[in-house]
Amino acid sequence: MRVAYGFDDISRNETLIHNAEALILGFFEAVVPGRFLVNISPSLRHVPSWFPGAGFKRFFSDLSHISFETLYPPFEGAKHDIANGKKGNYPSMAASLIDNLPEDGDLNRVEQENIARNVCGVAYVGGAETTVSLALALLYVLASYPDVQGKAQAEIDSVIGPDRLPVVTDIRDLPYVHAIVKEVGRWFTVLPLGVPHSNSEDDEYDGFFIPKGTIIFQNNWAMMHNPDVFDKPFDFIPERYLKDGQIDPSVPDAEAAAFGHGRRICPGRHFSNDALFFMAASFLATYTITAPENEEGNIAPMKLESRNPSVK
Ligand code: HEM
Repeated sequence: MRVAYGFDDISRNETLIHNAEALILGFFEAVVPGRFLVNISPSLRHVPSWFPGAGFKRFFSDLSHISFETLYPPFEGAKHDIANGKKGNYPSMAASLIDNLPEDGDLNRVEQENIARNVCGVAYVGGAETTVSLALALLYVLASYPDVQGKAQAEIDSVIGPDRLPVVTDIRDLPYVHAIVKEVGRWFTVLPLGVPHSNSEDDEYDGFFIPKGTIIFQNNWAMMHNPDVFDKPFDFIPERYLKDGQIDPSVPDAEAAAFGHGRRICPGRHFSNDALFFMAASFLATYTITAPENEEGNIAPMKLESRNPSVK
C-alpha cells in the first residue's frame, strides 16, 4: 500500500486491503475454466440477471463494483494528498506518476491518468497477496528449520553486526540469507499453475495439436519440484543455491518458472525478490521465529494454508 500509494494510515489501508482481497478472490474464481456456464454457452450473456442460472451476472456486477472501489478511491486519495502538499514520508508509484501527468486540460491527460491509476491498482493487487503469501511461507520455514535459521542469524551477526539493521544492498554480502529467499520461492511456488493463458493461433507441441483458443496452464509447481533438476525437491535446502559460499547462478530459481514465462512474465519479480530479502534479513536480525506451543508446552504442528485456491 505504501509502495503503490504512499499511505501509512492503518485504518485507511484496512478498507483498501479488504477490497483488494475480495477482488483477488473474485478474480481467481472467475478464471477457473468452466466455473461459469456462460463461458461454454456465450449466448447466456443475453439473459437478464434475475433469470435462474444468471448468478454469473450478479457475481460480475459485484466484482466490477469492488474493482472500481479498489482502483479509484486510493488513486484519488493520493491525488488529493499531493494537491494538498502531503507527499507522505516515502516515495510511491502514485506520487511519481501523478507528478508526471500532463497539465489539466491537456488532450492526453485523461488517458495518462487512466494508465497511472491502473498501473498503481494492478501493482498493488498483483503484488500484495502473492508477496504476503510468500512471506508467510518464509516464517513457516524459519520456524520449521531452526538449523537454517541459526546459520542465517550467524551470517547476519558476523557481516552486519549488532549496530545497524540490514538493508537491501546487503544482499551481496549475505549469500546464505539470499539462498533462503531463493529456496522459499522455489519450494513454495506461490502460484502453482500460474495464470491461465490461451493461444491466439493453432499450434503444435511435442506431437500434440493445440487448437486456437485452448486454455493453457503452466505447471510452474512441477518445474520447481522436478527431481531431475532439484535433488530432494520437497526438502527445504538453501545450500542448493550455494557454491563455495557464494550464490550459484547456474541453479534455476523462482525466476525460472514461479513468476510465469515469456512476455507476460511477472513484472514485479525483482521488487518482490528484494522485498522478501529485506523481510527475511530484518526478521532474522531482530527475532528468532519458533513454532507455537500447545497447552502442554509441546511444539504444536503447523499447517501452511491459504484461503485462495490459486494463490497458495
Ligand atoms: C511472490 C511474489 C509474486 C509472484 C510469485 C508472482 C507471480 C506472477 C505470475 C505467475 C504471473 C503470471 C505470469 C504469466 O502470465 O505467465 C504474474 C503476473 C503479474 N504480476 Fe506478479 N508475482 C509476484 C509479485 C508481484 C509484484 C510485487 C507485483 C507488482 C509490484 C506483481 C505484478 C504483476 C503483474 C502486473 C502481472 C501481470 C503481467 C501481465 O499479464 O503482463 N507481481 N505474477
